[in-house]
Amino acid sequence: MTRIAIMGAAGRMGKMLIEAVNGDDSARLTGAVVRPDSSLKGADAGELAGQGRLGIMLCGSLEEIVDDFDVLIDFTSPALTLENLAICARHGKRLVIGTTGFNDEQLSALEGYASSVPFVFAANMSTGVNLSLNLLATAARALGDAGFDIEIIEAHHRHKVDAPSGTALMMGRAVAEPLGRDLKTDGVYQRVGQIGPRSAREIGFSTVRGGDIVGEHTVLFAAEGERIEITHKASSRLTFGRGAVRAAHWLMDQKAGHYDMQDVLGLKQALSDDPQA
Ligand SMILES: NC(=O)C1=CN([C@@H]2O[C@H](COP(=O)(O)OP(=O)(O)OC[C@H]3O[C@@H](n4cnc5c(N)ncnc54)[C@H](OP(=O)(O)O)[C@@H]3O)[C@@H](O)[C@H]2O)C=CC1
Ligand SMILES: O=C(O)C1=N[C@H](C(=O)O)C[C@H](O)C1
Repeated sequence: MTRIAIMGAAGRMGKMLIEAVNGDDSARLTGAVVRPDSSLKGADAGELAGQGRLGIMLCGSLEEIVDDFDVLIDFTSPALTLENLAICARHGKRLVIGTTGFNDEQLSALEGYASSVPFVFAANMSTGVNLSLNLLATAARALGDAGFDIEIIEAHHRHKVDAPSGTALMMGRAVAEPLGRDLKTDGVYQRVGQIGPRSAREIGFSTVRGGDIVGEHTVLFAAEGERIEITHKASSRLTFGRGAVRAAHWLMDQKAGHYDMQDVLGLKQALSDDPQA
């Protein structure tokens, strides 16, 4: 039985994570954390997530419940996730991190915990997106230097605060790496005015925000006369929640290190078996 605590339990993903843990016979919700000043403190986590009473009270601090869980699942904000990594490092806990929007400095701080904390960090916990990374690398290898321009288009709900999405950036790296390109120099995040013709190397990102879109990503390989589009559409956040719970179980057998969802799903092995790789 994996004992799981959820950080940011009142958030869109927080509630989905409570549902995902509750729906998994091998997992048990043993903690749920909201803001220290939240009016929800003391309420039942299951009731908050529409799961009925689970007997787990929402609390305002991770330190309060740190002895009660094996794995913390954290889909919140970069600053809070880094604070939680520090607490988990001190108490020998594992983490599944779904938070996106880290800057370079925050990413290197996160990396610093790889020697002391077993954690899975992935901008997207769905099986489909993680499989598509392999498809994208294969397509990029075949097409990227053969006259195909690469563009990435992502769409999300109106509440999303970071752009481009973590998934779009992850897909960008999946196509850039096999082509020897770097998103720092080849990524184009904005086009406006007299921008001139497109260069062959650039990887363009376009962001759509509106309504309740759960998460849609398309990588477009466009040549003269034809184009290929690889698209993933998430229709329920439960997909991310179930992926995170799967990662939590997997982490129970891992030593300290920074892992991703491709490790959890065994897709790195599949990639290295690819004769094209
Ligand atoms: N990896 C994946 O598969 C997925 C990742 N995500 C990512 O997960 C993150 C959360 O998304 P979402 O659930 O939609 O966002 P929400 O804003 O709905 O949820 C975030 C939660 O974290 C809490 N929180 C944030 N900062 C703090 C803080 N400093 N102290 C205490 N609580 C804090 C918020 O509290 P409050 O409401 O009080 O502000 C909120 O409850 C985003 O980075 C998103 O991109 C989302 C879906 C899938
Ligand atoms: O904020 C979201 O909602 C999502 N964020 C993740 C991202 O930034 O890629 C994953 C998913 O697309 C939903």
